[in-house]
Amino acid sequence: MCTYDVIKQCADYLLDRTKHRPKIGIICGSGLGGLADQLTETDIFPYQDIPNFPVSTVTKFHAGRMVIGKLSGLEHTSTNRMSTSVSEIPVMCMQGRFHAYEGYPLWKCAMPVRVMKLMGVEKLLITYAAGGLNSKYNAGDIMIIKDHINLQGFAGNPPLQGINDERFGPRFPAMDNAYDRNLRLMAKTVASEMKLDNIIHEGTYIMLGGPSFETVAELKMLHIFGVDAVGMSTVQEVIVARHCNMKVCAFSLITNKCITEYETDDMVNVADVIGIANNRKADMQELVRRIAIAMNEN
Ligand SMILES: O=P(O)(O)O[C@H]1O[C@H](CO)[C@@H](O)[C@H]1O
Ligand SMILES: Nc1nc2[nH]cnc2c(=O)[nH]1
Repeated sequence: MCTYDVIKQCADYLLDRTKHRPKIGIICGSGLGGLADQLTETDIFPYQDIPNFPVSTVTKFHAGRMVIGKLSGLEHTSTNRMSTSVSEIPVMCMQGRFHAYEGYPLWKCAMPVRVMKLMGVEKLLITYAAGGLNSKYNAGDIMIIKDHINLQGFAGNPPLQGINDERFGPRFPAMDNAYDRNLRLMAKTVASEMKLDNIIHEGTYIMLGGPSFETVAELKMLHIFGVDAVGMSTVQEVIVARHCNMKVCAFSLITNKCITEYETDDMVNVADVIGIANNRKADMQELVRRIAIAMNEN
């Protein structure tokens, strides 16, 4: 486990080298790191330069940099959302995350969330690529997570394993409303304003260890569990964020339909995942940008 002091060292390293004091953190999923490139007045920290920080090994999809800067957009200055002004808010973006299949324990995958917390971040926006198991979902759709299934926790491998440090949060944190109700509502409103209603869903996410994609039998089982989207990340970040009382909003980009029939030659492959991420990244980035600005108001 990383001690409080080690996490604080990382946070202090970043705070000493940036003038920004972000209250919003963003974790960019596979192929979705472009949002960080839209920030201005950036301070950029390759993960390998941050003391005790993990490093990205899937660098083709995850640049492996912490980008701290200003995000600009229209801010609604009245409660009826009629009057707007241009605003700039400080955010910190992880341009790339860590996965269990890279060999990292779950607490280490989620350790950057605690670094964000000690830097003053209060709200976390998460994006990631996932397979659509719900038969109504198509490649290119977006799912707001309503709830997750912590399968690793079922198996005795939770991200909060080990001695609890109360300075982060309680030994037994609740996971009700893990995906903040108000933020979900706001996300749906913003998606409607962007005329994305036909591709937006709300559903249940499950994280599997990967890196192999699922078998048909596994997907049939997950369908019975009520899972709508399947991925290889996010759940540990959310649990660690909720443990330290951050508010969370998370979006899947559905990069492929999960294959639940044997009689087909279709196969999931990572090139399709990245291809769809590239096709949809402009919408996804705009959605996250607008939600971050709206989150700053609320
Ligand atoms: O969850 P993110 O980081 O977006 O990555 C997703 O994309 C990769 C390939 O499918 C897997 O790592 C999967 O979890
Ligand atoms: N586990 C898993 N992760 C994904 N990431 C993108 N697509 C998928 C998928 O079908 N399964």
